[in-house]
Amino acid sequence: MSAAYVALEGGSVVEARCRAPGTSHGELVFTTAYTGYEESLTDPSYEEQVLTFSYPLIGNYGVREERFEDERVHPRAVVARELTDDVASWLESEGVPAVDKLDTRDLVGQIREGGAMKCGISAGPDASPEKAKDALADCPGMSDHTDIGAQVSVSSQTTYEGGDGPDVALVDCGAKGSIVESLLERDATVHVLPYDVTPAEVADLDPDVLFVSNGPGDPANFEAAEALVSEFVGEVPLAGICLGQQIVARALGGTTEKMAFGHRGVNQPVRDLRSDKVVMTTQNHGYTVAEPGPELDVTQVNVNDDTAEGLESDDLQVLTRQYHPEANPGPHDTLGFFDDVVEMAGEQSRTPVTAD
Ligand SMILES: NC(=O)CC[C@H](N)C(=O)O
Repeated sequence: MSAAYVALEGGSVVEARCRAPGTSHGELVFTTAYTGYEESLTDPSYEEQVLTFSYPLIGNYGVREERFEDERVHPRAVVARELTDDVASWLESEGVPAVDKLDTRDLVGQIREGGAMKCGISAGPDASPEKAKDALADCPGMSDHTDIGAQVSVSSQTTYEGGDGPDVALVDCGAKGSIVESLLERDATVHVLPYDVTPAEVADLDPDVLFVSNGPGDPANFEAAEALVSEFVGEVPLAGICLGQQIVARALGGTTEKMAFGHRGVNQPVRDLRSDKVVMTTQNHGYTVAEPGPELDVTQVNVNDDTAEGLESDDLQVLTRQYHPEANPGPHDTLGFFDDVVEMAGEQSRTPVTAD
């Protein structure tokens, strides 16, 4: 099998084995998830990133489409200690370079020390360290992807009819399929809307809850969704997951900041400050809410670093989570979030909403 090279910010080049050929670049991040590679690789939040698995063997139970979170693979390249043939041929068919047989413990150590960093990858018969370095030199920073929503969102509204549950306006900033499924399982009707949907279009739907999805990149680059939340806060209940929490906080006067290497994995402990209970959560984020703004309470925090994991306002009917309650992959401890959102939406008075 042919060679591969991973060029890192800082100048070093790591040699590896090519498992799917190509040249690529992106923000090098790692996940500690030891299962759920199909879900992670199809999670739109990994757009423009190169995903390193810290768990050493990836692909040991095959590749099945029913576990996908979206129609395509989102990381720009994949790095693991060992990739099985199933995963390698899937990535090759998707045109996503993949490399293995390198010291991923060392690589993860470097990311923990230096933070998420740009990288360039060259893999295949013509691979060279120079090509990897050239790819690195061309790599934009994550915040430079100013219209990343367009890469992952639906281009027009898609409605999934539900039962007698609430009408959910889901702003698709790169939504995982499991979020839609979790709402449908609770009899909601889900209107999946483009990331830049206008207030007038949302008002036409007269939803019971405005729900901002997860998604890739810097939350500061989702200005339309932020403006939408500012428009409807106090008029329609608001929910958000991951990027959605960040956008809601920003819209309500809060701030977000980049973390050193983020949280990616399936065993992130989160404490609920009212019950004092700790739950295990699935996470995939590199930004965090620094200040929630004057109107939101931080109701849940990460046990490891105290970052905001849940924001709420009873008065304004706001309920957001930084982690992924829909799991997939990961523990199902927090699926109750969707029951809470449906309940909150049910409390919505049926007065028509207006966009002015
Ligand atoms: N999963 C997500 O929604 C990620 C949110 C955001 N892109 C971050 O990295 O923090």
